Amino acid sequence: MKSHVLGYPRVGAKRELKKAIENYWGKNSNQEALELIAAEIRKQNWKKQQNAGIDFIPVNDFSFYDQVLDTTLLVGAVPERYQALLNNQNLSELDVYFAMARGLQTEDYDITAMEMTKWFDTNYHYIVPEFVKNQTFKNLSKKVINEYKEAVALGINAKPVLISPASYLLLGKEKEAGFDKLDLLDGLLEVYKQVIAELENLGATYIQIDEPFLALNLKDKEQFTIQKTHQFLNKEFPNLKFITATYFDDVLDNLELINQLPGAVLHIDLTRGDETQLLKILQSEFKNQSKVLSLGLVDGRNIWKNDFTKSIAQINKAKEVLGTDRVWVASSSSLLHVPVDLESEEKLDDELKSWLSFAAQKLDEVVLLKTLSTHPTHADLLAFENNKKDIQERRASGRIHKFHVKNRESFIEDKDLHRNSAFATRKIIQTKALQLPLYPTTTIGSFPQTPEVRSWRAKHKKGLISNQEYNTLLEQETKESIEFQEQVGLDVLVHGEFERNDMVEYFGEQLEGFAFTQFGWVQSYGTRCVKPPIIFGDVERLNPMTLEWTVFAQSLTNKYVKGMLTGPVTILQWSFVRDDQPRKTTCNQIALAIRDEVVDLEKAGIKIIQIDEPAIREGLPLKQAQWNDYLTWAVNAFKLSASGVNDETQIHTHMCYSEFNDIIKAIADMDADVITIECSRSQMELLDVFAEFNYPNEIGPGVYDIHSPRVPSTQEVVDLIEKAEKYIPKENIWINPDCGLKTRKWPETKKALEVMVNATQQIREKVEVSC
Ligand SMILES: CN1c2c(nc(N)[nH]c2=O)NC[C@@H]1CNc1ccc(C(=O)N[C@@H](CCC(=O)N[C@@H](CCC(=O)N[C@@H](CCC(=O)O)C(=O)O)C(=O)O)C(=O)O)cc1
Ligand SMILES: N[C@@H](CCS)C(=O)O
Ligand SMILES: [Zn+2]
Repeated sequence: MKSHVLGYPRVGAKRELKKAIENYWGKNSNQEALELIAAEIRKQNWKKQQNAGIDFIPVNDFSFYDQVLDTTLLVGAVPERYQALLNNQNLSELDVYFAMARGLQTEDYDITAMEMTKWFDTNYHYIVPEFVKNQTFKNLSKKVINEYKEAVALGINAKPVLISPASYLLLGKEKEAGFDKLDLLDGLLEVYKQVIAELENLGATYIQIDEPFLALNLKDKEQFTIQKTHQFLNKEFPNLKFITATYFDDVLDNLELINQLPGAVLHIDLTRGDETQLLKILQSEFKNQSKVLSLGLVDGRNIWKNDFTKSIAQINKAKEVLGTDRVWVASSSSLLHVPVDLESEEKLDDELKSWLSFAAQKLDEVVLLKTLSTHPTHADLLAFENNKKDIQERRASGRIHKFHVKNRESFIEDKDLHRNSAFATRKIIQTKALQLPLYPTTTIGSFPQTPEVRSWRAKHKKGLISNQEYNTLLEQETKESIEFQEQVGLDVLVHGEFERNDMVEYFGEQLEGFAFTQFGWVQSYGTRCVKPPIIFGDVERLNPMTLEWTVFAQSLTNKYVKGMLTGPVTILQWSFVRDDQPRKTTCNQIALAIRDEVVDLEKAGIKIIQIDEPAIREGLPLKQAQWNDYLTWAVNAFKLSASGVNDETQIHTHMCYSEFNDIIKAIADMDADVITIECSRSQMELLDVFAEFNYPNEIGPGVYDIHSPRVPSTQEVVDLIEKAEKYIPKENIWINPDCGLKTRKWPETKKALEVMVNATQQIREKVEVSC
């Protein structure tokens, strides 16, 4: 029996990599300094795993931005618009890599970034490969080779990790019509052959080939592509042992295919999907083969301590059928999605800590599960006893269960999920009550989180400034933002969210049943990280969470200030969620807390309230058969949070990073009076489905991209609004940016909003003339 993990977090325990990369971007350091820090992080990660006793240690799981973008460089799939950069002597391969991730705007270049999208159902984002009809591949980057050599030189039993050619193609996008990306496989396989041959020459024995699509529903051609990939690799390299790694769901839909695949090891995720997965694999043809089964028992997506009793029972089942040598113990997926080290946390109490396990602790769990299933020492057995005790104590803890919260959740009725009147009636009432102009202008909520604002919060947290000083500074910032919004001429204002560290963590910090960490950083995209709160118990709102700031902002202006809340599904999706009750129940508890906040905002005179749900699509299960069930409870949770108010109160929702084609009915069922969406990059094409569906409620299609500092021209925005008018009746159109402005700087924000308001004014004038 062997142990391994599929990947390890690369941000560093204190986000050292983030800081080093941002210093490099800011020209405060050079590539050599950045490479040194990166090498040190890799070394520490490998040594940590080696010291823990992990048998096969992943290499090439490190990345300066994203592992899919690394693969794009590996196979030389650099889109045409960056080709000139590769020939520029002043730019290194790393600079081109960062340009692909972030775009490049200098005196000489103005090149857009590659698209970024969600990595399956996680909060991690990858850079989408772009393919053209005459796409060619050639090995460009030596990253995996160099990192393999580096690991071997440090005495590490290195297991190179590569994204499978099949999954790589499936993750990408055809950028022109007339071909099928899967037909590019042969060319790609040749590059992999060259790279893997080099790894074999250097002494690699096991190679992990990530094939996450095996956990999804696959079409015939997709299955064929996967099959061809593995047949090719195993035929070309008969002496190498390939680990086919799947994760994030069960593989039962593809079991027949899996059993036909060659390879030394199959890795499955046993923390997600159908609970009968293991049994079904053990009963299948798999048992008659010689392949090893790697059991993904230690959760790579959540932070709860592993229940050893349960895991050992599963290991024993596998051992009974396959024998000890054909069973490995592993993390369910890469540990990229969990924080680095629980030991760094100084403020979590001991009881809570005894329930948790971060990446470093998960290494010990993997190793312990192996030793407990083979030759346990006295210390191992003692650790097992402690584990049983911790699991038992968590189950029984009085901190988790609140009868009145459970009771309230269990009495949710259908009437709680509906506004008093249908949208058509509400629209008449709200139009009369709010008296907004045609094409009302607004923003999505956050204004720039400047280094000063963040530093005030840091000082406040450290006790270096008092509550009063901190609040005064934030009040001043809010006041300036209201003044700016009035002066630029926006119709519906926001307070700016300056008091929030993150749109989820902020709520987690104020709700009962949540815990939050000091250093629990998880990479979201590039150098951007989040600290997902931990939902450990029944969720309850003891006090209003946003009321003071909203009411304060409203007191500064006669215009409407939108109340700004994060929705229940997004709070659930972007937190570490308790595993002892259905997600639906936890989501409803959060929805009730948000509902109370919505009602309090209304009582305090706030007329427009936005409940952000950017993660509703991301929460879709990977298998389509489960979509309906999820969408029903997710939409109901949103409606529960939104329906406690009178018809006059206008409820907005906001979604970014979403495609709506296959979920438009659910979006309409949410019945928000106004939905604002990210639209500018798709040049309003996202609206197609809203038009086709005859979406009845109001829509604010984003009219400029907030992910770039670029200020749009007035004409560009006018053109986009006119395009939107082709899809939506003008009485239903709102004008707003794609998303919040927290990652932007003030100068570009001010200019862009000025442009947005001017463009709207031009459109209004045209309408007046035509009337
Ligand atoms: C909309 N998005 C979000 C997602 N998930 C969320 N949970 N939140 C989101 O907003 N998923 C999809 C997208 C992803 N987008 C983003 C966008 C931006 C960020 C981001 O900017 N992250 C920041 C961290 C934000 C934060 O929590 N800041 C804290 C300060 C933390 C800090 O720097 N502390 C210092 C200590 C300072 C000191 O002591 O001097 C430290 O720890 O070293 C705050 O404002 O208080 C980032 O920096 O990455 C993320 C996702
Ligand atoms: N209200 C949030 C939504 C982000 S998706 C913001 O403006 O940042
Ligand atoms: Zn957004």
